[in-house]
Amino acid sequence: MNPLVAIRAFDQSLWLDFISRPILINGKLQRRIQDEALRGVTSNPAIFAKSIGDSADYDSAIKALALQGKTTDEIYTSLAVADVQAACDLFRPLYDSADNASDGYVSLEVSPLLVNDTEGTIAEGLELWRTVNRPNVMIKVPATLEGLPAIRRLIAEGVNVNVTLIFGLERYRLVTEAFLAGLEDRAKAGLPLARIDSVASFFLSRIDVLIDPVLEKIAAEGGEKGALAQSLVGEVALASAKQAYQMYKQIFAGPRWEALKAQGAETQRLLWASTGNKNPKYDDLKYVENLIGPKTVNTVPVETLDIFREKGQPAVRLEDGLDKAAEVLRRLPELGIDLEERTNFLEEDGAKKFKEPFAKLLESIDKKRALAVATTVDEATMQLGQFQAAVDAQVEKFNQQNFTAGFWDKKADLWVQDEAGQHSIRSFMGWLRVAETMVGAVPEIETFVNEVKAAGFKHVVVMGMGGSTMAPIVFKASFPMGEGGLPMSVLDTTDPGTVREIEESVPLADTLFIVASKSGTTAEPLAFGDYFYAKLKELKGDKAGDNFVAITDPGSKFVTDATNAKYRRIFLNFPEVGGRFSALTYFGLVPAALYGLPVGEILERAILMMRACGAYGPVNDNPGLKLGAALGVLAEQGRDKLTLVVPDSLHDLGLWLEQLLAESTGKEGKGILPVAGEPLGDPSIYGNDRVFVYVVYEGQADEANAGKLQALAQAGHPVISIRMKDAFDLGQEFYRWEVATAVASAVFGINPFDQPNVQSAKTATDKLMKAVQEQGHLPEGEQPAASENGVDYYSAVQGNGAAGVLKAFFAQAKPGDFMCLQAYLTETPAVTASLQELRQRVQQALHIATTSGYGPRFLHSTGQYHKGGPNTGLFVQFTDDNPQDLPLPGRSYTFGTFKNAQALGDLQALLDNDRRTLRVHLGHNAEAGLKAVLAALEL
Ligand SMILES: O=C(CO)[C@@H](O)[C@H](O)[C@H](O)[C@H](O)COP(=O)(O)O
Ligand SMILES: O=C[C@H](O)COP(=O)(O)O
Repeated sequence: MNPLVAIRAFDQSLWLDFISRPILINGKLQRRIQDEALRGVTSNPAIFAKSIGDSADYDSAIKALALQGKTTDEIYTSLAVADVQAACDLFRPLYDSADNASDGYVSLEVSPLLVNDTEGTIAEGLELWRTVNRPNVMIKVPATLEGLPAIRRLIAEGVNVNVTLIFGLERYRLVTEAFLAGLEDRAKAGLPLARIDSVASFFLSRIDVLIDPVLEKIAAEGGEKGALAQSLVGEVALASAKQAYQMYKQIFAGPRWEALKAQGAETQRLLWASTGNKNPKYDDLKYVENLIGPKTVNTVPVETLDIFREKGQPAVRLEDGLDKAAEVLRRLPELGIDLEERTNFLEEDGAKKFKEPFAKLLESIDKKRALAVATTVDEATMQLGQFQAAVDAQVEKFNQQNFTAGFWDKKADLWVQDEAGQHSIRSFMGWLRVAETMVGAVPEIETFVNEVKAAGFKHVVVMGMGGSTMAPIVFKASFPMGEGGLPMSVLDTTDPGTVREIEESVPLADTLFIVASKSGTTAEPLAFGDYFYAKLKELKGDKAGDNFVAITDPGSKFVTDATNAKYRRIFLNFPEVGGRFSALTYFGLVPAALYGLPVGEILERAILMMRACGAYGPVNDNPGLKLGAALGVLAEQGRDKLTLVVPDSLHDLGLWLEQLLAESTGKEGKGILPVAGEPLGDPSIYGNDRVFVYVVYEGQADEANAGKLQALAQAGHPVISIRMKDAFDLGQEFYRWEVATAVASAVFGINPFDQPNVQSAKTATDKLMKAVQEQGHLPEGEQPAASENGVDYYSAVQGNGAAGVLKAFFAQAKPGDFMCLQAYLTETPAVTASLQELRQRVQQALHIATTSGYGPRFLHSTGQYHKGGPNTGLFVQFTDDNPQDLPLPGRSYTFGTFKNAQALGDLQALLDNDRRTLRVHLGHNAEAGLKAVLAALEL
């Protein structure tokens, strides 16, 4: 048997004398707990100096915290606390188990600078206890004379305490006294004593390191004393430990102790510390094998633990040779060695051994902090031409209103004047600071990723609609899969062809399915979840839930359902962050981390922008506010079609921006329409309703677009250019655009955080689905205005045949209008190419903006603008017969019927808002049908 496991038979607990973020994240600590019976962790300032100060593992977290304005001390505490919390969570099952034997603890030490400061130690001990906020943390307090009252007080307060830096027996006695007195204080106050655990850390190898050379020197002098000294070399530390153990047995017996025990108290166990051997003449396991005894702990460095695994011989030895141990200690004075005095030196030296590396650690954090705060974000370049004056006036107005501070204070009257609207605004601004919160969640996410990989998963499918999947789509398109990442697919359509495609392309039993829904009530993700859960049930029976993860808001019904279905994990997101503002929360970051991206770095960039968009200073120095003010003013001046020009690799940023801008601003007849995916042309093809936004990677030559944009700027179109260093800057851009969108909404005087018209389409769909459930099919529709080549055309306009209907429909276009293609079809390159051709022909001929989206995805995105924005859209809806339809488990309808109901429901909502619509049913073959439409189109 592995000696690390076998040692448990002797009631000895092995803890690890080390902590670092990589071992928390990469599953190494988890494996030691699971496979090797590891029962706790200790940290100290020197350990953190090594893991944080001597590595780059914490760099992005340091930068992110620095950019939040944290001081060097605060940064250290945040990092240490996050690691300790993550380790506590790994030990939690042991701590909660019936045979915890007072184990499952992670120790965090107070600042070494407080070593002689009682009150400071108490205050920091309580503060760390509250901040870590885990029942299985132990606060480490040095056993100095000043530390003793602090130990008593903390124990009385119910804090678990690891008393550190004990080198001598007399001090050990005082430590146990402080512990007992603390328990008695607590009992007197009528407070419970159960589960207040404490350990007394006796430092061993350092005793031999100090005393051995003295003994060796005397031994070298020869004679009787020399012989005695020689016989004591290497014996003093073990003798001290053995004596301490005898004291422990006496102290925790007898009436005083029994009275406390009767109230549930546990003994303060001895913990052997400094147990890595420092003397090559000794056995590497000297301070491990010889100190095995019941109810003791040994905190062992990584290397020693690994040696013990290979060749450890576990057996109880702690009470072997007790007489000899007593003799060793008794005879030291004969050699002029006052152990008490020497241990005082060790105590002072011990404090120094923590203070020095700690000072170096703070120095190294401070350097990184200074570097981070010196970094600035790239300014957007704005060529606003004739609109500059109006934008300047708006900026001035904002400055007069002290808008920047008001924005951060969530002063909702900056947006709307009605109470309900103001309440909604105040309730949904959690995104402003959520990146900060997520910095602390990075270890949790990365640990989860490692668990998933260790469990053998080979693929991830993220399933959800709109804001719940948009960021994963952007990450996947903008980054190559990260090292060690898992391939990822995103399902955000009820199109049966696409569902089928995903099902056929993934190894089902080894695929992790993430059901992402903020509300937990959206019909599509719940249907996707049910569909794949049924498939996994066929393969894995009761274990199907192992393959499922939920991301949702706390309290949603989905939390209960996912719990009942035994989902592997439920990530609870933030109720105060709306879907389209959730890219930098669990919704975006869990999938990104599974895909192998270093999410800490994405957050770091976001926080850089957050800082630049901070609560102080004029609007002009604030990149988010400035962009928002410009976009708001431009839209009000008729430049409301935000035409996005991006490199291919950032193509899907357009999808994200479409949702953010259109769904936030497209209401009350106002709004900004994002236009993505139109190839850039020369000025002659554009109307006077455009603003061009060019997002490009620094150093990437894009002369063709750059030249065209210059021509457009010269022709009087506003052009805004943003440079990204690399794809990690997506974090920065997410944040910039979230701020800008909220600010543009303030210019319009609307609430950016609701989506009333998305709801109206959902309600119309629900009504149709009710009809399907009652009648078995969707209600019969009206007669087509034309039918040709297997394609049916439905519209309020009349015309002769397909060409006539198309002509009449497009004849309605006026300057400032836009055409919107809505494809409820399986996304294929051929379909996309035909839709693009249609867009280009309409744009060239009619000089109107064109947009295109696959349904039902866009319903959760631009759908809000279509119905709530200005009535300037010409909507062409494409449907087909769903040739590859799929049944939905537990429901009386198929994916295809569900999708058709969504299309019809949205059409109804468009008509209810007097929109101009043309529905084109393409029949059995969508690709051929689209070709027929293009052939019939004369403009
Ligand atoms: O937490 C504890 C003791 O509770 C340990 O981390 C303790 O600080 C370490 O064992 C010692 O500092 C290590 O000492 P050494 O091996 O450097 O002499
Ligand atoms: O953009 C949001 C979509 O409507 C999905 O909402 P959900 O996350 O509540 O499912």
